[in-house]
Formats: sequence, C-alpha cells, structure tokens
Amino acid sequence: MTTQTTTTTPPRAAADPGGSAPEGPDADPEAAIARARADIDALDEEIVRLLRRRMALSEGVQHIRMARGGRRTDLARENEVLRRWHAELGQPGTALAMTLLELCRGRV
Ligand SMILES: C=C(O[C@@H]1C=C(C(=O)O)C=C[C@H]1O)C(=O)O
Repeated sequence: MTTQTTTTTPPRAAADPGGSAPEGPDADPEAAIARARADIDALDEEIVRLLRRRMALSEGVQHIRMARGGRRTDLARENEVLRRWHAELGQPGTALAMTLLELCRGRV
C-alpha cells in the first residue's frame, strides 16, 4: 500500500537556502503559522473530497434499498455509525456523525 502526504510546503532547507536562521518552530513563528495553515487548508479540502465520496456511496446504498421497496434509512446501521464515531471522539464525534448522516441521507 502506498501512503499519501498532504504537505504542500517545501522542506526547511529549500525555504531557507541561506541556512543561517535558527531551526525549530520558534525561529519564525509567523512562517510556522502560515505553513501549518496551508496544511490545514489542504486537509480541509481533502476532507470535503472524502465527504463527497461518502455521500455518493451512501446515496447508492439508499437507492438500492428503495428500489427493492425498502426505506431510505436504516436506523440500526445509523446507530452503528454513531457508536463508532463516539468511540473515536466522544460526544463531539456523535455530533459530527449526526451531521454526516444528515448530509448523506437528508433529515429524517
Ligand atoms: C448508506 C446507508 O443508508 C443510510 C445512510 C447511512 C450512512 O450514510 O451511513 C446509514 C444508514 C442509512 O440510514 C446504509 O444503510 O448503509
């Protein structure tokens, strides 16, 4: 399996070819913040891409179920999803999962 990095900033040596500045995050706090924010923005974009993939997969499952006369939603499965997010992140995880489910199947 290959791993994918999301870092968009160059390594320090490339960003500071002179090499005379002290190393570490305190050397230039503004630059450190700007680098971290660029990574945060890239991660946010990736999260939205993943969300759209999840929405498409979820919609596919819902259509298959409804085409066979079933309901759009499956509350047992939703509880499974909610439990998993809660196990990872606690109450905020549950809140996030509720929003995720709402995005994927609309309001119940
Ligand atoms: C995708 C499904 O359909 C609905 C959407 C779910 C989801 O987005 O995770 C979970 C349960 C269902 O209410 C499913 O049953 O797996």
